[in-house]
Amino acid sequence: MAKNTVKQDEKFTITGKRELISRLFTYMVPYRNEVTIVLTLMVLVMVVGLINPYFTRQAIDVYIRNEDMKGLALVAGIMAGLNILAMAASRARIYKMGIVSNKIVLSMREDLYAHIQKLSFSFFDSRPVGKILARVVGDVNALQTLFSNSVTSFLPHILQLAMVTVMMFILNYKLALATMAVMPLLGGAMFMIEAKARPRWQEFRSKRSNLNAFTHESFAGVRVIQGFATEDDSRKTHDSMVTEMMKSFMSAIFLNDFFWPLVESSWGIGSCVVYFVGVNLVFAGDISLGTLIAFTMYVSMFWRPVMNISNFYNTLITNFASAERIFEILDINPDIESSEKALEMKRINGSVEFRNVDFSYEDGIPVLTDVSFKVEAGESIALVGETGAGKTTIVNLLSRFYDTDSGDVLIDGTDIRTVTLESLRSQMGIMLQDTFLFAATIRENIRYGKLDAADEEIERAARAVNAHDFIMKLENGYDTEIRERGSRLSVGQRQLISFARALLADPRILILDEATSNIDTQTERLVQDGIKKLLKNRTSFVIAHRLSTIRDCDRIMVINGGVITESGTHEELLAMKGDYYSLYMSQYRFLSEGA
Ligand SMILES: Nc1ncnc2c1ncn2[C@@H]1O[C@H](COP(=O)(O)OP(=O)(O)OP(=O)(O)O)[C@@H](O)[C@H]1O
Repeated sequence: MAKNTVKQDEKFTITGKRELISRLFTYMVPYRNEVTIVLTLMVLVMVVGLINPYFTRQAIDVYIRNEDMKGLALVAGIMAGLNILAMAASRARIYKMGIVSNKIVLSMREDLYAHIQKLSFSFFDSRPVGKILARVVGDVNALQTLFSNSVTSFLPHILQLAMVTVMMFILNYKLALATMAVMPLLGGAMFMIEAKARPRWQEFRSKRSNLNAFTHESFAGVRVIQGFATEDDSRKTHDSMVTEMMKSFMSAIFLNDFFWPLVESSWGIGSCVVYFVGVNLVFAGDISLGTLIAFTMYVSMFWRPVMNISNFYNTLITNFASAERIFEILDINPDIESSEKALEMKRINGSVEFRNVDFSYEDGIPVLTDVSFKVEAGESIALVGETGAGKTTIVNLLSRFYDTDSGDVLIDGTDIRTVTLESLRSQMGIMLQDTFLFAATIRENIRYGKLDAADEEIERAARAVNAHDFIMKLENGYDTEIRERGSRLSVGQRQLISFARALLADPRILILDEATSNIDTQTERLVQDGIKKLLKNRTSFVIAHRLSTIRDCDRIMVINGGVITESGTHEELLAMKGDYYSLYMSQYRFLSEGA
């Protein structure tokens, strides 16, 4: 997947208009009943509008000319009644359409969210989170107007246009043709604007997405920015991105601004042509004055939908880019998914085997080469090696966050590609260095390990990993809100909570990327003790940074340059005087046994 960075515009392709519209249309299909009601209400309003001129002509040519006041009052009464009915229908239509367009956007947002959640790590590697957010939030919002306009403006106005056109031809075909004389010119001009405007709108959305990603990144990293006093630098980057976004917006809107004058002047020119032809026809005795007046009413009824359809077309052009950006994501298939024939993985014992595994994140840059090893169920393995050696990659493959390029990963002798992701991952506990806690209570954060756990189980898990005492000291105990990412807790406390969460999940295989943070000695002791309890009776892979953890593990595997070079106990490996010995001499030797 092509990589994209914060300041880099996303690449885009212009999708066929018809394809895009029909795809957007499919979102309306589930609401066809509601849409039908809306359209029926609109037709009612339209019919009333359409017969108004007929009544007017009747009133002028028949009742006023014959001074028939009774007849005139009757026509006026009927017209008033119908128009009140039309007003009520119009109100109901707006209300109903508001609900439908909101529901459509909601289902699109749900689809997108559910789809993105299934996407593989490689998708998230390929672009900043802020850009994904921009699509889920900003681009979907943009489509709401499009959907509500399409039903309230486009479909009814097309209908209205067709009906008015028929009425005009019935009334007088010469005047009808005169009205339409300017249409080809208007249509041509609009298509030209569209062709130029679409790439500009795409550019604007990309720039806005860049800004979103930058803002997201800089707020997430605000501690680093303030810590290094680089606020000015950040602000300058932000301002220049805002300027770029504004420029791209101005360039796109410049074209769209041509729409209104274009339609209005076509309306004006079209009306002049009608008057010119109409007056000549009246003088020639071809039509009555009432017919001309009635016709001029149709002329404005003809141009109003044209205006609205053009406006909709304008919105469409503006928002095509958003639709393209949403569909682009919906079209990405997860690299990693359960195969159709995948089976449920039964409760595992936890033996693991890597067989001749080759892997690279990016083509041509191998990270693991021909890695093979076997781990017995219940064995604890410390993975050690220089930074960038491939330790995290091994555990990423074991959890099937990525697939191997070649070779197999087996658990209890079963190739992990043949079982469902859910049944595989639900038996694994993964704890990363950067403990992720949600903005919720401590109880809810621990319960994440087992969603149906009772409060007692949660407490038992917390006690087992020594988290209970500090939790009870917080103002609301287990119900204390810990804010986003647990920012109100110390690093050690966050780790203890994540241990409780993992213990509650009771995975058969545990993956622990041990944090190297400097925490006070007392918490450190609690954390070490917590780790020991977690590792007990389960297969575990620890990317170890503490000498104490390394020694507590049953076996140490040394990774160097994407290859496992040594495997054995601390003493055995030291005696070999190989890679582990060098690592020990350069790194671990300086760490006290307790840290
Ligand atoms: N998502 C990724 N996309 C591209 N390359 C990656 C990605 N993740 C890791 N790498 C590269 O793969 C190599 C192995 O990385 P890995 O994270 O497995 O190392 P590690 O041994 O766990 O390092 P550390 O101890 O620093 O965490 C490194 O060269 C790294 O730059």
